[in-house]
Amino acid sequence: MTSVTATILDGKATRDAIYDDLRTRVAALGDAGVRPGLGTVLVGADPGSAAYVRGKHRDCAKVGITSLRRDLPDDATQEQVAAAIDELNADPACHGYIVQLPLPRGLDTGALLERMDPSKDADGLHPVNLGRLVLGEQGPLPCTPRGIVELLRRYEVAIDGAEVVVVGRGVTVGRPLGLLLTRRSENATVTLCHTGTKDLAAQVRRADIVVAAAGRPSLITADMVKPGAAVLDVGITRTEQGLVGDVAPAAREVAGFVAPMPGGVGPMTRAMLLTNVVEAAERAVRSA
Ligand SMILES: Nc1nc2c(c(=O)[nH]1)N[C@@H](CN(C=O)c1ccc(C(=O)N[C@@H](CCC(=O)O)C(=O)O)cc1)CN2
Ligand SMILES: [Mg+2]
Repeated sequence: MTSVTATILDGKATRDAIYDDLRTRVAALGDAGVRPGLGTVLVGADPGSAAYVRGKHRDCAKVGITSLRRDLPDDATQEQVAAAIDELNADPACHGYIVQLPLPRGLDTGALLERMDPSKDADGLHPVNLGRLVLGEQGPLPCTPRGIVELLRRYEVAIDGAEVVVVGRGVTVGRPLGLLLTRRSENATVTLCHTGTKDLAAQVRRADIVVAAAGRPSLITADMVKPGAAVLDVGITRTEQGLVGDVAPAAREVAGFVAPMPGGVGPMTRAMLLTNVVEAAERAVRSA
């Protein structure tokens, strides 16, 4: 039995507050004659990916964003997926869209992401937008990293000057999060670790903020956490017992702040996606 003493970084409550704000902004866009639209490209029938896409469209309905779905079969060719991307690039009702990852084996993910119109990239994963992040230029930010920063800010977890250890080097979370947190506006010191890091425990033990995004159940144990640290669990592994995160439950007894899985960073990912779409629609109105 574990006793939770940490402050919970509640992603669902924070998402709901963000959606309240987005509803107001969507209404203002409506007054200007624009209804924001989010497109999704889903290839195949992976249950996890299908559930995430359904969740994104359910959330669109909650805030008044139009949903544009392109669902393709598991055996869709590169050309068929490219055609769906071309359609969304050309569709004026679509202000932003995503290609749900991972794509089935055999498809060239890099080529498909690069085919997207960078100004409609709601995930911030187009090479141009990742390049803008490296250069410190304005652009859509990847949703999970943006959600993590937003969650920390709303709970007033100190980022400026913090030692952050990110565990996971994936392109949707770990790598862009390192870039985001080391901007002057965040000013954290980031160590980007991964499952091949020697003495991961020693790295994690130094951290004021730990972000676990490696997809390895219970990779972060209680003995690795500095007392009072903020621990954000981003890993999701599907097991026969259900979904498990990268952080062992006992680590919550040591941490000062915990973003649990589920209910922490995941809901923020969706909230930031919808925020990116509303921002794209607002840009479209300003430049009309
Ligand atoms: N194109 C993209 N593909 C993927 C991304 C992404 O940001 N863009 N991230 C993940 C999947 N993802 C969104 O697409 C995502 C994952 C998890 C959650 C979430 O709310 N999780 C719940 C728990 C898990 C569950 O219920 O299944 C939570 O943490 O509370 C939202 C979005 C990979 N692909
Ligand atoms: Mg996530």
